[in-house]
Amino acid sequence: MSAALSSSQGRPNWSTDLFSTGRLVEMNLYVTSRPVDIRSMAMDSKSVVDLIEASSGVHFSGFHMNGLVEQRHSSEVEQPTTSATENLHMQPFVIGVAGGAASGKTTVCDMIIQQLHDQRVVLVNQDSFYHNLTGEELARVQDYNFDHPDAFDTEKLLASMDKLRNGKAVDIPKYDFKSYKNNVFPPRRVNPSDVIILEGILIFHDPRVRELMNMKIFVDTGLLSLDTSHCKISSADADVRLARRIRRDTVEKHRDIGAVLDQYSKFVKPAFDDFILPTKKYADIIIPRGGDNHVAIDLIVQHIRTKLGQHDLCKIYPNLYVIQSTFQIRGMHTLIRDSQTTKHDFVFYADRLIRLVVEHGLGHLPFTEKQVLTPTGSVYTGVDFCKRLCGVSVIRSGESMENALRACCKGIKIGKILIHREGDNGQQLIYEKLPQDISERHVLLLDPILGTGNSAVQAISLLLKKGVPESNIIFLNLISAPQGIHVVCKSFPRIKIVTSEIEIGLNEDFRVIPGMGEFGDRYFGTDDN
Ligand SMILES: Nc1nc2c(ncn2[C@@H]2O[C@H](COP(=O)(O)OP(=O)(O)OP(=O)(O)O)[C@@H](O)[C@H]2O)c(=O)[nH]1
Ligand SMILES: O=P(O)(O)OC[C@H]1O[C@H](OP(=O)(O)OP(=O)(O)O)[C@H](O)[C@@H]1O
Ligand SMILES: O=c1cc[nH]c(=O)[nH]1
Repeated sequence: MSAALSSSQGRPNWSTDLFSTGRLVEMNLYVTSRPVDIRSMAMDSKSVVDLIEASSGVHFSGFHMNGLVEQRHSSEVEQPTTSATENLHMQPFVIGVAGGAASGKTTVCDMIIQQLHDQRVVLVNQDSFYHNLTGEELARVQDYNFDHPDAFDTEKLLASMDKLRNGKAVDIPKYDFKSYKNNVFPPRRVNPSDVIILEGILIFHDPRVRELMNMKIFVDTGLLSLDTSHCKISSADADVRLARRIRRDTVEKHRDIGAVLDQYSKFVKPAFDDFILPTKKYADIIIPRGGDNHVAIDLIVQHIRTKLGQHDLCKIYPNLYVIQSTFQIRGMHTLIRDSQTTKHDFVFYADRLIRLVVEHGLGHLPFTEKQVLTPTGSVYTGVDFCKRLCGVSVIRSGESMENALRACCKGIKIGKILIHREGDNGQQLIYEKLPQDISERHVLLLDPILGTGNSAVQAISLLLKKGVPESNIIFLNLISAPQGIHVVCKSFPRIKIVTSEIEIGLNEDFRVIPGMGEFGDRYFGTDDN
């Protein structure tokens, strides 16, 4: 694998695009980010395919990247299917809520659920997955460590989550804290939902469970020590949790106070220090004061709402932008996708859409503040356009986007790349002519179709080789297949993709479906019709 390939392993840190750390401190909400760079991991293209397949659920065959070809046969992996991408569409937003016992996790979860009232939300408690105690363990229940990771049937939890994520209902046991059994009450039928909240003291302990989560919240009770890097906790936190625990266990669970205190010093406190607190580092967000922290909960709910309103792939890849659809935009898509549309109309409506994508893409360039004096003598505070940019079109279809870019950016330089597709045998770079100082520019990469992502990977790899920083590239296209999005976003997590619609998938000929056929032929009039 070439050194150009980088990706963040597992799920991206969703919260960091919404919150800036500086503001969070003021709001008592702490955000951590842990990008994992796989550039240093010597990976071949097969490993990359495996990584992408594992995280996306989409299988690739005949996958090519950076000139390396790894042919994967249908006997090894499934052909790309629409059902794989449809499944991806249904993926729920999974929130993990961890924290010490009696830290306020339930309150936080309840508040999130209440505030998301018009969403389908289910709460899954780690408690439901306590192992049934054996007779021997029951006889010496005071010696049983309910705060140890081994107390939970994590395999069962994973199996239940797998079903829910695949759109199937599951029966989740109801644990009886009096009899220490999970089969006293009938199980709870949980239906697949938009949001799943996984709550429990050790819900961040197993990496496989953490991997399922799109957002990880750690609830702290008391005043948080400023030294969050070392996860130091003030004694106030432990005191509050102990006081709450005593009240809850004696009043609600009718337990003897002596037994509660015994269990606390023998198991609860050491397990907090040894197993729970060390998982705080995995949290995206740390909420001090638990359910009392309304600001933090409001922000979390806002963030979840934003993510739920987006296409599922935008939830996974924060740098993927789909322009806001309107009936006008749907109408333009309807026309350009219709196989009966004349060449004249195809070009007209494709141009209209391209212009929208280009304008949207320009909106992602950095800007500086600028004040001007209006004819009324007033000051208008606005912005100055970003300087030092250029376009790069992928010949030939990408050239259809040049006019729109020129119409928006007077005198913009436009480079060209020609990539030749050799059947199913990989992409080859044939020609390139780029501005000499391209490494100092923001690059708007133009190609109306993102299919397998092979062409885009070739084009982006070339730009990186020329010294363009990944974060300076904005890839503009009209339609994107999920397979291409996965490949590009996983390989180049810092580039931005702006598209007008995300497609269902690819057919067996690697053409986008529903798609619009051969874009270049239809736009430039070289098709048979
Ligand atoms: N509509 C729009 N125009 C922009 C934006 N950013 C830059 N432009 C315009 O694009 C044009 C080209 O950008 P420049 O940075 O001036 O040109 P350049 O490519 O650096 O050219 P040289 O000075 O020859 O190196 C200018 O007219 C900019 O005002 C934008 O975000 N939106
Ligand atoms: O993501 P991929 O699977 O690589 O497919 C996308 C490529 O296919 C199209 O070009 P095409 O090869 O049809 O050539 P053309 O533009 O010359 O018609 C499109 O313009 C992209 O460059
Ligand atoms: O569907 C597709 C895929 C690649 N290129 C196209 O023009 N159409």
